[in-house]
Amino acid sequence: MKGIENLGKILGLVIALFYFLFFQGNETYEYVFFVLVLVTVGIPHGAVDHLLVSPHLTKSKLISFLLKYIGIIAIYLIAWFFLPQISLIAFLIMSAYHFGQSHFIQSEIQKLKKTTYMLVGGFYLSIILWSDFSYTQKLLSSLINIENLESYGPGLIFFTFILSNILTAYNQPSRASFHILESVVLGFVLYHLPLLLGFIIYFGFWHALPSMNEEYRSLKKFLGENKRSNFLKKLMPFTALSLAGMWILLMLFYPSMTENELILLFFILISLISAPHIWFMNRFLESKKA
Ligand SMILES: CC1=C(/C=C/C(C)=C/C=C/C(C)=C/C=O)C(C)(C)CCC1
Repeated sequence: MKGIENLGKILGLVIALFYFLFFQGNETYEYVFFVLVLVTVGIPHGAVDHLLVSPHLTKSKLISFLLKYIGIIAIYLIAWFFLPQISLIAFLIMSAYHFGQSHFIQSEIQKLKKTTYMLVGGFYLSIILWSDFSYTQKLLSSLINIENLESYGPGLIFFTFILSNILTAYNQPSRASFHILESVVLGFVLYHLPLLLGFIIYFGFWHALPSMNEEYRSLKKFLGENKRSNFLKKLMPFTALSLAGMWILLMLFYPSMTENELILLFFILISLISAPHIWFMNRFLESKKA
């Protein structure tokens, strides 16, 4: 099913191309694709974490999984309340690692694995956040003032670009030119897109879809006859639960918050469900390679 990943990446580039050609500055275009990609691949890719622990979960194992999952969410929620800035930094570090990891789902990194993940994910994340810095700054303004970080962007992007490519080339010499080309082309596209569209294209098609594809590959033998439709059915419950939960919370705060505050709240909610997901996904991906 490598085909679906490539198809997703082409679709991501086509969405970007249409934006550049016909929809520059059109917020409706940005929001429509943000929601579409989030609902179809973004959220679902984290909805079978319980099955990655074990495809045939007993009731007691499911309960213990849920307790751990909810426990991590609860601790992180408390952290957001009392240490919001540290929680934000932790979110960005976890995300860089997690995003970088998904570039190497089907290949192995031998040397400086975690550093490579961090640098690859850090490169794409810094392009996304710094290329539309004034909007990133606005979204974060109720939490932290990042005004004086703007000038660090080009250096950070350059540093992570060079080092991530050196490390990937060192680990995978035969794929070096592919990684360099990908980081130049995708980096260029993300740099010219507005924040939310750049984020969702990268998140959906370079992270969520490849991760979901890997989940499908590893669960395939337990999915009976109609593998694809059974897999989709398995994605449904936790996808619906997460979307409904986020929707209710956003609606609850809607009357008292500005648009930017609601978007930030949305990302904080994403961070809460991402923290346990990143933990379980890391265990799943790394144990598969061991
Ligand atoms: C785009 C964006 C942000 C970062 C979002 C990140 C880092 C999301 C990570 C999601 C993950 C890791 C999902 C897991 O599967 C900020 C800085 C919060 C606010 C400005 C807009």
